Amino acid sequence: MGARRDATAFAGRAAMTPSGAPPQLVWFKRDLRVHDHAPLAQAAGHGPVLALYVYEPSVLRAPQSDACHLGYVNDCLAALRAALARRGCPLLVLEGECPEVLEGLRRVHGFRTLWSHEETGLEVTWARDRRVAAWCRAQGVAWHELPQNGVVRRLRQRDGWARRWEARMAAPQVPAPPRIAAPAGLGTPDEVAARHPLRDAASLGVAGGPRPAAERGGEPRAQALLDSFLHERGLDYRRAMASPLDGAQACSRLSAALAWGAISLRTVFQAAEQRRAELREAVAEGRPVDPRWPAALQSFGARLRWHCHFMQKLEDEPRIEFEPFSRACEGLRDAAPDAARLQAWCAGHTGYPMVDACMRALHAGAWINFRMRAMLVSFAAYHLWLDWRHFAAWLARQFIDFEPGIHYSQVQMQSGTTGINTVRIYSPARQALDQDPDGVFIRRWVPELAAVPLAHLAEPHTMPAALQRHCGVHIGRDYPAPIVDHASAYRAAHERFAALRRTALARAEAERVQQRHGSRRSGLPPTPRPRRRRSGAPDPGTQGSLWPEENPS
Ligand SMILES: Cc1cc2nc3c(=O)[nH]c(=O)nc-3n(C[C@H](O)[C@H](O)[C@H](O)COP(=O)(O)OP(=O)(O)OC[C@H]3O[C@@H](n4cnc5c(N)ncnc54)[C@H](O)[C@@H]3O)c2cc1C
Repeated sequence: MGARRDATAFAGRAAMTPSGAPPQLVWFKRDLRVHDHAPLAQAAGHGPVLALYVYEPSVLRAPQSDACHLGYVNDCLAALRAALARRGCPLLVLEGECPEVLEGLRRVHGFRTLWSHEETGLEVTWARDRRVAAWCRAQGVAWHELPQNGVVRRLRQRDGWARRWEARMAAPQVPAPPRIAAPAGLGTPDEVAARHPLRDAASLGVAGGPRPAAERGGEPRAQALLDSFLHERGLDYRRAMASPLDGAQACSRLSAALAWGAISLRTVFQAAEQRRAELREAVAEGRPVDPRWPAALQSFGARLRWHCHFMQKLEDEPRIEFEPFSRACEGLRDAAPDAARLQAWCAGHTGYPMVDACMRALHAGAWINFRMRAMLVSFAAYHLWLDWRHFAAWLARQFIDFEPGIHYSQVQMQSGTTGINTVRIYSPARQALDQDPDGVFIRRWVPELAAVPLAHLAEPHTMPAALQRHCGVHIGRDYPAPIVDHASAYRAAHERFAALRRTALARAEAERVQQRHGSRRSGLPPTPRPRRRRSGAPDPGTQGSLWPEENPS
């Protein structure tokens, strides 16, 4: 499975036609907005627009799909429908597989031009795109697929990638068309909405139950999140981002909006740059500026670069959905999962309160901060020695912001299978002490431990029997004993990786992976070690050891 190529390359070219000619079909996928949406703007400039979203069974029933994703998408579709309707254009929402849905529309509406964004998705959507491209070729439909972020299709090598990213982010945003003509005979936006209502998970056969605490979607909501982050919530971003409690407020919470395209990365980047410029101006004029703001915005900007940097890996090497980056890591862990361990981890019953609290918080809200995601995966991969393929799809379902390129890259990075990153094994007890020093988070999500004294909350199994009796929490009865011993699991994992690193295949693979995916930063060694803090935990700014804080080229 090589790099993705331009699925549209052979799709044929229909003549650009003035308004009144066959409609231009705009296929919305993970780009559910009207602002900074180049395919929509281009299409609207060429003629009446047939705006389409498709509920695709093969995608919705993929093992990574969850009702929380659909709920978010439906919020976005409702907002998109309203925004298009204000401009005079209905949104068709159909169910079926592409290209069959497209063929049905072509027969009725005779469109000859298809507009969409490029998608860096799972194999299921990439295979679908190949089928659509073949159909376009056969029907003489011109498919214009435009980039929607900093991911570069058909990238030959990583040198210069950062410059391209900067150029794309600096390009002017595409204004939403003020009016969008619709094909004659389609009906009013309200009539079309009544004919094609949004569908819920049960009716579409999508797995997963309701998550009342999950983020709500839609373009206006995304814009509001951006504003509140840049002007209020983000002040303490650098300090708070590692905490599951404070991070929920101080992080931007824009990941779902970016993943489903309710806002463009360029809009976010330019708003952050604008805010940075305002702060610089204030400083220059001698007005008071809290020094935490510039630092926060600098770290935020780095993460926007990481967003595409990680997606680019899946774009370049789609096999990482199924195989380790480093082929030397194949067979490192058992082919069949230890079902009891996997089940305990998924359910939040490992006997490690910080792991269990994070997992249960994730079940409820479909979001948790980066550090805790990394700890969860580290625990599954190192302590429980589970192969990432046994839990990556399940974990994708838990994240409302599931973005395939980031997810698979991160899951592998935190499992040690990239072959180039430092093996980083988080101590759940240390994370509890550092990130939840008052035990508020653990007590909230693991209520069976509410009566455990703070001194023992991170490791309740260390309570003497008399104390267990006194507080009424019996380890092994009311809360599980630790599923594995941290110290010995930690040692065993390090030894296995040290042995692996000494093999010729591991060294050759490290070289190959570095060439293909590593950051480029002249003067730096290929795998800079993360800065360590006193606590032994990596600095929040260096989570991607290959991707230095402010320059993930
Ligand atoms: C195992 C694992 C799986 C992950 N899966 C996803 C995923 O499916 N989708 C996703 O968007 N993020 C994922 N992340 C990265 C990160 O945890 C989330 O982007 C972040 O927690 C989202 O919260 P936020 O929007 O408040 O982030 P902020 O800290 O406000 O960051 C702003 C934006 O930068 C991007 N970003 C931040 N951190 C990272 C990172 N480490 N790598 C790449 N981009 C980043 C995101 O788009 C994010 O919305 C994963 C991390 C791990 C360890």
